Amino acid sequence: MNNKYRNKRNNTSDNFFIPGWNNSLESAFSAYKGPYVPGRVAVRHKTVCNILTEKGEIQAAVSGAMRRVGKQPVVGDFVVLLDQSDINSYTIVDILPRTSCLSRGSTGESGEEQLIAANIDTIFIVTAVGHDLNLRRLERYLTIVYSSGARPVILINKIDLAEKLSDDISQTIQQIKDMAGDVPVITLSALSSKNLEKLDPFMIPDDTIALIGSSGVGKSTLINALFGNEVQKTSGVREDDDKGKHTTTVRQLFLLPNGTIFIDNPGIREIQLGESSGGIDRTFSDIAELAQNCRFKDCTHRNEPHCAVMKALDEGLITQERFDSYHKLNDELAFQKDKAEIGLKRLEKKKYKGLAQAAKKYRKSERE
Ligand SMILES: Nc1nc2c(ncn2[C@@H]2O[C@H](COP(=O)(O)OP(=O)(O)OP(=O)(O)O)[C@@H](O)[C@H]2O)c(=O)[nH]1
Ligand SMILES: [Zn+2]
Repeated sequence: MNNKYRNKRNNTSDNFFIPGWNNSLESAFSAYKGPYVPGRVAVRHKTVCNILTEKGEIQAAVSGAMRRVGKQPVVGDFVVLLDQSDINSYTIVDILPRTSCLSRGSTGESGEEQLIAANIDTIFIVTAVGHDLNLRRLERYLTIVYSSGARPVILINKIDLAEKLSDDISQTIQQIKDMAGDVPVITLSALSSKNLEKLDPFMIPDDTIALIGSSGVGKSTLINALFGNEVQKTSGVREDDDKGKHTTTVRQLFLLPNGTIFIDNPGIREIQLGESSGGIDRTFSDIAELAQNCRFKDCTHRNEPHCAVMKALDEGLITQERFDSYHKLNDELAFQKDKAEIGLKRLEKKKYKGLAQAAKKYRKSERE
């Protein structure tokens, strides 16, 4: 069932639909009987979300029950809303199953991993000719994308700066292609629109795309080039913020005319390596494969005897840089995991302290 069909079924205006809605979401949603409607989170504020529904864009808060179990919707989520539009109120009561989940390493005190966005099909990892062109950085981003469940595509932007590709740059691009394996690597210029059409195969209607990459590599320029206008600048909408003041917010989920959906927000732009290690083995599939021949199942490939990875390093089958990068990312993940555990323990302690204080208060009130 496509969006259009859904609109017709619900006999609502053709202008409003839920970007990315599909059959499996429809069947997940069919479990809800009663005054419920589906929607997709376009912007997440502190206490409310902007949600695209078949009735247009609405704002809704998360239900108390969801908050108590720590369920928090993020941009891109498909949600179930309790529709009380007669009193001008919508409440998010559930999140429909996610197909992918982009998260960043813990930054909060609790040490828990923070979700940033959900249901992204393809992630453009954007880098640019110049100082950003770096294999190690790309391995990092690939690890993040693989652990999110989205499909990675590497874009090397600002190729106009290297019209006559120096040997250095061609060599680096070749190294990136070798490293990337099956991942498409596309060189382009967002500024001059060169090779922009090479992105066409990824612009699939109803698919959701996000861009990650360092500051200044040209993510906004690329989005503007694809949309043919300054979408990020012009689509700001004025609305009430949580404190009831008027602020200008920038749209974070927007659509190409063919129905491809883009998600762009600060959280995605500032992404760091998360704690999921699944992505490392896919980014370093060569090392993962070699590791199967290590003598010890739990070989750390540092100083164990009969380590196939160190042997490959000695034989020059993998470079020292890649070997070091692999260890560095693993160490970082281990560090973040430790931090998360310490954070959780601290949180437990805090909860316990709260309970102990409450008990003390209670005993005191009993005595009085
Ligand atoms: N020469 C050249 N310059 C480009 C190209 N794409 C972007 N730029 C320039 O690079 C600068 C940064 O581009 P942005 O699009 O703002 O970069 P960004 O990745 O969105 O940066 P953040 O918003 O900080 O994440 C701008 O001055 C752009 O004009 C390109 O293909 N070629
Ligand atoms: Zn080993």
